[in-house]
Amino acid sequence: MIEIDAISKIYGDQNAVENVSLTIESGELAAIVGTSGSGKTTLMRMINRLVEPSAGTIRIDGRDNRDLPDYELRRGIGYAIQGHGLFPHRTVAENIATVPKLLGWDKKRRHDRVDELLSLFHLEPGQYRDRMPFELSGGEQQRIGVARALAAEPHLLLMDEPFGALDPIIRAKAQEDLLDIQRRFSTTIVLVTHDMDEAIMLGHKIAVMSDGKLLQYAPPAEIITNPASDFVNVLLGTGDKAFRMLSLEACENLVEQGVADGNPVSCTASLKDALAETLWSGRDAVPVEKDGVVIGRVTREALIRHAAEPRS
Ligand SMILES: Nc1ncnc2c1ncn2[C@@H]1O[C@H](COP(=O)(O)OP(=O)(O)OP(=O)(O)O)[C@@H](O)[C@H]1O
Repeated sequence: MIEIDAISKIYGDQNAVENVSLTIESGELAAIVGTSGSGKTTLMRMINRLVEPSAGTIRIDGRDNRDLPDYELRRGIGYAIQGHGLFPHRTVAENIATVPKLLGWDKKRRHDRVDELLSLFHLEPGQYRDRMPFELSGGEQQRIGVARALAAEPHLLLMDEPFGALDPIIRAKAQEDLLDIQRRFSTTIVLVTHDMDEAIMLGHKIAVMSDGKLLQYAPPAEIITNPASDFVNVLLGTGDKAFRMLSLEACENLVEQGVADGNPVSCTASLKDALAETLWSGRDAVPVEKDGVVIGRVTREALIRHAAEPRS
């Protein structure tokens, strides 16, 4: 069990995480969702003390994490990040066996564990164990990254957008694999994601963050039926009918005159993608381009209005 008690992290004059309290039960998966810069990663990294809190306490199975030795935090807690962070000059097997080796597992036990994990992730051990990371596809590298985080059978696994770079088909497969592992080993998992659909699919509980604050922490069904604020409702929208409608229409249907900062979206991108872009990048509007030329903008307000009344 992880008990996060009134935790804050201040950088300069900015509250990256502000007075967050929540409890993650053993064997449960908690998904932390929120827009870019809302404090998700900072919150998660305070669990294994990659980030030191400015105030508050985190207890892991009843023990203050400041009393846990570094090796226990780093080796006892699995950690998987987007972009996987594999060691480029080590083979797949060596990468996966990194922590078991540090823990002094003998060769046979390491070998068996590597093969077990490769099989679990549907990678034929004979074909994959001696490959180098550059000889793998992005999706395979990502799965090896998660396998490495699981290698020493951690009770606790921290995952920061581990499936972010995967295409939708591989991503769905990786999500199923994770659920399977979670059920099989009763691993407690904290997963940071931008994607509310992913949080709903995987989370026993979802923590919704905005501007460093925890807006709601509840099971998916409660978040859906009883969102704590309009903001949670908007984040939730990605799964519902109005947003599915948005996903069927292109940006050029809603483009208007005017300027907007930042990277443009294509006029052929869906309205749903444009809305996601405004939300995740924290912009009120995004430029729209056609054949490399900016032809106007779409605003978040217009997108939300359109989502509410798609046929207006
Ligand atoms: N080391 C740091 N020094 C100063 N500010 C930081 C540092 N790390 C994070 N921040 C700031 O704290 C806020 C929260 O960052 P954090 O990475 O936790 O957000 P996030 O929700 O994980 O965002 P994203 O989804 O974009 O990764 C941001 O405004 C960020 O700029």
